[in-house]
Amino acid sequence: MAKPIPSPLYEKIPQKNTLHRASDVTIFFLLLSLLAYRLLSLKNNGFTWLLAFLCESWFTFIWILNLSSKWNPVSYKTYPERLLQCYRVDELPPVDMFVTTADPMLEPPIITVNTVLSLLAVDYPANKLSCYVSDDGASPLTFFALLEASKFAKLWVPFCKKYGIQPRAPFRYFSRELLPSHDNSMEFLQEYRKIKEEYEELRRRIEDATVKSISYELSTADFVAFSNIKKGSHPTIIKVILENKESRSDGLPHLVYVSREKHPKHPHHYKAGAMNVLTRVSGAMTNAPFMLNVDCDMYANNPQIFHHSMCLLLGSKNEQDCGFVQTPQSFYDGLKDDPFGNQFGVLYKYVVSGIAGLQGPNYSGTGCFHRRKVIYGLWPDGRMEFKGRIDERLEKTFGNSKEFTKTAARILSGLSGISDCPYDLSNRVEAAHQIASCSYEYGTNWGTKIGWLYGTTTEDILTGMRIHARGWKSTDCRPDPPAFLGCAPSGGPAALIQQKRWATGLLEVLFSKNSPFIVTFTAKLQFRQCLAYMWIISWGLRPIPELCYLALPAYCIMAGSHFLPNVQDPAVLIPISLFVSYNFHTLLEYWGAGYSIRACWNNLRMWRITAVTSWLFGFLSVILKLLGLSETVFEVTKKDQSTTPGEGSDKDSGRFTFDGSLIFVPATTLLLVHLMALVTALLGLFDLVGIESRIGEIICSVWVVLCFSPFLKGLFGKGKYGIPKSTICKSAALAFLFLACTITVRK
Ligand SMILES: O=c1ccn([C@@H]2O[C@H](COP(=O)(O)OP(=O)(O)O[C@H]3O[C@H](CO)[C@@H](O)[C@H](O)[C@H]3O)[C@@H](O)[C@H]2O)c(=O)[nH]1
Ligand SMILES: [Mn+2]
Repeated sequence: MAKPIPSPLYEKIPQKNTLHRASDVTIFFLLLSLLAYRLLSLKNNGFTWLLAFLCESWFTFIWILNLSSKWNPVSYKTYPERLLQCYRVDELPPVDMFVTTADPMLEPPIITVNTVLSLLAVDYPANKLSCYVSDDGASPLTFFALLEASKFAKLWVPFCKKYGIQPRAPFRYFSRELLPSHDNSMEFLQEYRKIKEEYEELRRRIEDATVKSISYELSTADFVAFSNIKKGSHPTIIKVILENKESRSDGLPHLVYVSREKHPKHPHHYKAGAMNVLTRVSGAMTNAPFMLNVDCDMYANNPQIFHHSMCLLLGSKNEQDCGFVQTPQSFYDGLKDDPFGNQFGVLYKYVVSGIAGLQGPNYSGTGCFHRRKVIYGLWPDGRMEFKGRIDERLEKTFGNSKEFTKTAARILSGLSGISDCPYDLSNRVEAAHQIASCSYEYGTNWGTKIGWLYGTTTEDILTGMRIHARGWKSTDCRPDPPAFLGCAPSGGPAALIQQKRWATGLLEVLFSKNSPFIVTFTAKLQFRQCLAYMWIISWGLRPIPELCYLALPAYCIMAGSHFLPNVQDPAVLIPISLFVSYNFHTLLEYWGAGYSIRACWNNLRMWRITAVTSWLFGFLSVILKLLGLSETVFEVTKKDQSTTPGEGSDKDSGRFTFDGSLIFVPATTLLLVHLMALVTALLGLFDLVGIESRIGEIICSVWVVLCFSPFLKGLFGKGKYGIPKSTICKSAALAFLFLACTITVRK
């Protein structure tokens, strides 16, 4: 038994945010005044006034969501050293670790290998850990890479533990100069050099295999399962790569490769499907009470992270307070000044900390420790997702594998592990095969009530929300150094496609029976948590009002109307102060989070760009789905392979890049429309009333052009830095159509 807890393993600390609250509230009142002013003067103004009013009402609604989400921020402080005063090492609970990868081209195996190595080497008893890698690409290359990595791990893990190496992803560790303060004894240096060479060798072998694929023979016993594999149609492959047979705490964790069965006739539900297979396979093989999942690029950067999260999972007085522990998504080698606005530092500092003060942070798909029973659909009060006797219902809920349901029953009754201990992992592979088959889930509750939920490309938001809806809370864990680090997409296309998928997935949640408002009424999602989810989900709805509002100034200039009060009207002070205070407020936030002014500007700009590219296309693809015209797909984000020092830091890496995708058309059109409007205004082409009366609209138009400056540069750029001619032609045609419409209205 664990010793009584002498002092708490963690503290929940409310954060002071008076200044931010004040500025949030000021903006809120300015928004309300603007709306009131518009309403009062609606009669005397035309269509543009009404449109502006509608858009601003939406922005106010979003602001309320934002205000509520950020109002009560908290942080958690964990005390890992106390954990070991309360628990003996052999009393620490086991954890099953999941890594997902889907495509060896977009996700180079060396990246996955580094993530796996970092997990195998964490500071936690090795006999309590098992690492399961799901390979949705069924790639012999990925398997080869893992096999080679497992040999290297035998050197790497003891080396890391002996010298307290950080971080434990070799590509990161070896990309730095040796710290002078480090133990630089002869013995260390010798080992260091040897292991560095070994890592280089590993990297070379994987690279060679990538280009030549002769490093492994598909006819050999290890690889024969991969011969005749067709993408999207193949049987299950499960291989135990490492097994800690003697259950030694200083050995290596188990390492298991899983490629689930795929068949074109059976939907595989992308990452959610992969996670459910991992849940079941690990359930049948090791059945740890806790599960960690990371994306293939998210290596463990803080070797103590398991201790930190155990402080939260084991230290909460009431289990209900911690259904899962979420660490922030942080990135390594972030581009200077966050040119693509996807490092999310500010989002985590203010919004996620705020949500942490409500029911807890949302599950963000990676870097998360779940209680297994929570994933199995248990409610905090012990209720199940099904009624009736457990043994009768287990099969209906979890499927017809005896081996698996036995272990699920243990979890639901508060036990863990598998009953026949000690066990031989290899003996359980057969059972694991059955539960990784593509027909296993039919007629069960996987993906609908238990496990990772289906029907959206943001399975993380949906799955996390359902957990909150059962009344569980979650906790936020931000140790120093950061727990996990991954790679953020760089380049226009990759960054925009990722955001498009998010917008699509979020709207799929909104339009499903699991919409936050519905689960607030039907289940235990707290009202303000629901507002927080709505704040996130609103990303998918924003393109419409944003696009209208962004087009308004240009329309007004060309159509000879206006959407802002006249400069002589004192009411013009309302939009001016709103504009100034909003930008000042944003600056304050970025400054507070340690970002530069440039990064703040880049983010402001990217929000506009994302709205009329990614989110707009996400919105359209969900409309098509609702009309039954197409299905949504999970497009995997390309991970950059800068696994050697120096690479990836090329001087153009922050520049916006383009390709022939339609996603660039609306933003290019918008830019062209504004350029036309500014030209007409400057030349006084259509103007009957003179430029002064529309100075507000003109300033707004210039602002929009500035926001879209990456596209302005793209009009003149070459190669991948230029917008393709075909895109420019399409956009120009649309822009002229817009012009024609405004002129017709004018007449
Ligand atoms: O069919 C698939 C598609 C994807 N993946 C894996 O899913 C993970 C996330 O994919 P990625 O392309 O990196 O997407 P991101 O947009 O970077 O992922 C974020 O957004 C996703 C959806 O919201 C979450 O699942 C992720 O955890 C979160 O990091 C990767 O490990 C993939 O290998 C699969 O296993 N099978
Ligand atoms: Mn990713």
